[in-house]
Amino acid sequence: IVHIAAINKDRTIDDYQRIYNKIAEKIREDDEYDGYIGYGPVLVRLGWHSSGTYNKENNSGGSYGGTYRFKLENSDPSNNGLQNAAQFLDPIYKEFNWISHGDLYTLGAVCAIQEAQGPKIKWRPGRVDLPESATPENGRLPDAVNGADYVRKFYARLRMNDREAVALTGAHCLGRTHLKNSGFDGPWGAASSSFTNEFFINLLNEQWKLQKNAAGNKQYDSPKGYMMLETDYALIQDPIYLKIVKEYANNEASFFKDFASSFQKLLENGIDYPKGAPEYIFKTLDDQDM
Ligand code: HEM
Ligand SMILES: Cc1nc2ccc(F)cn2c1N
Repeated sequence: IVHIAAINKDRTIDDYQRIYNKIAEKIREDDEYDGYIGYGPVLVRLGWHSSGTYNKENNSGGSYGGTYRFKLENSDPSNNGLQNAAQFLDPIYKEFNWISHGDLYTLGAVCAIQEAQGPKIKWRPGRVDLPESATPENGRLPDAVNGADYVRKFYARLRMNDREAVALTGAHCLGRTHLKNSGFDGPWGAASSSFTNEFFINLLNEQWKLQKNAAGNKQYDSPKGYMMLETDYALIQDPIYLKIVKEYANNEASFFKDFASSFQKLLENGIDYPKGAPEYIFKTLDDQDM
C-alpha cells in the first residue's frame, strides 16, 4: 500500500495556523472538561490512536486516510472516550472543511502538545480522506496489561526503537485513565494538562504497588494516588528502558527533543512526502501574544 501526500498549493502556513489557533482557543475556552484537565490530553490520544494502527509489514493503517471517522474504527474498544475529542473537533472541521480528517486529527494533537507547553512538533499536511473500505480492523492498538517484551515488539511494528518507545510513552504525563473508557482508574494525583518529564520522575520516585482496581484489572498504584499501567511500569523493569527513563527524568530537554521527533514520525508513518513538501512549525497562542 502506498500513500503519497497530496500537496495543496493554494494552502499556506497561514491557513493551517488559523486552524491551529481555533483549536488552541477552544482548548482554552472549554477548560472544564474532565474535571478541569481540559481537552488537550484526549486530543493527543486521538492523534496517537489514528496513527497507531500503522503496520510496517504492509504499510497499512496510520493517519493518512482519516479512517477514525468511520464506525469500525471509532467503535474499537481501544478508542473508548475518544468520541470526546472527535466531538471537540467537529465544529472546527465544519468551518475548515477543506482540511482532510487525517490532517485535522494530527494537527489537533500537535496543537494540544504545544499549548500544554510541550516541545514544538514539525507537521506536514497532505493526508487524504480514504473510503470506509480502507478502515483497518480493530485490535492494532496496544493492550495495557503487558510487559517489556510486548512493548518492544508493539513499537517495532510502528518502526520505533527503544528510545522512541520510551519518549512516546512520556505523553502519559498528560490526562488520566478512566474506568469507563479503558477499565483503568486514576490517577487522582498527577493527572495534568502540562507536558513535562514528570511521568519519568514519578515512575522512578514513587513506591508502586501492583493491585487489582475496581474493574478487576491490574495496575500500579502509589501512596500519593498516582497510577501506572503495566506497560508503563515495564519501562523500569527492563534494564535498557530503565537507562532511558533515568536520562529523561534527569534531562527534560533530551526528553522534549526525542519526543518531538518520535511524535512526528508516529503521525507520519505510512506517508510518502514528495521532495520539497511543506513542513510547518506552528506558533503557540503565547508566541502570538494571544
Ligand atoms: C503501550 C503503549 C500504550 C498503552 C498500552 C496506552 C494505554 C492507555 C490507556 C489505557 C489510557 C487510558 C484511556 C482512558 O481510560 O481514557 C491512556 C491514556 C492516554 N494515553 Fe496512552 N497508551 C500507550 C501509549 C501512548 C502514546 C504513545 C501516547 C502519545 C504519544 C499516549 C497518550 C495518552 C494520553 C495523552 C492519554 C490520556 C487521555 C485522557 O486523559 O483522556 N499513550 N493510554
Ligand atoms: C498522569 C497520567 N496520565 C496518564 C495517562 C495514561 C496512563 F496510562 C497513565 N497516566 C498517568 N499516570
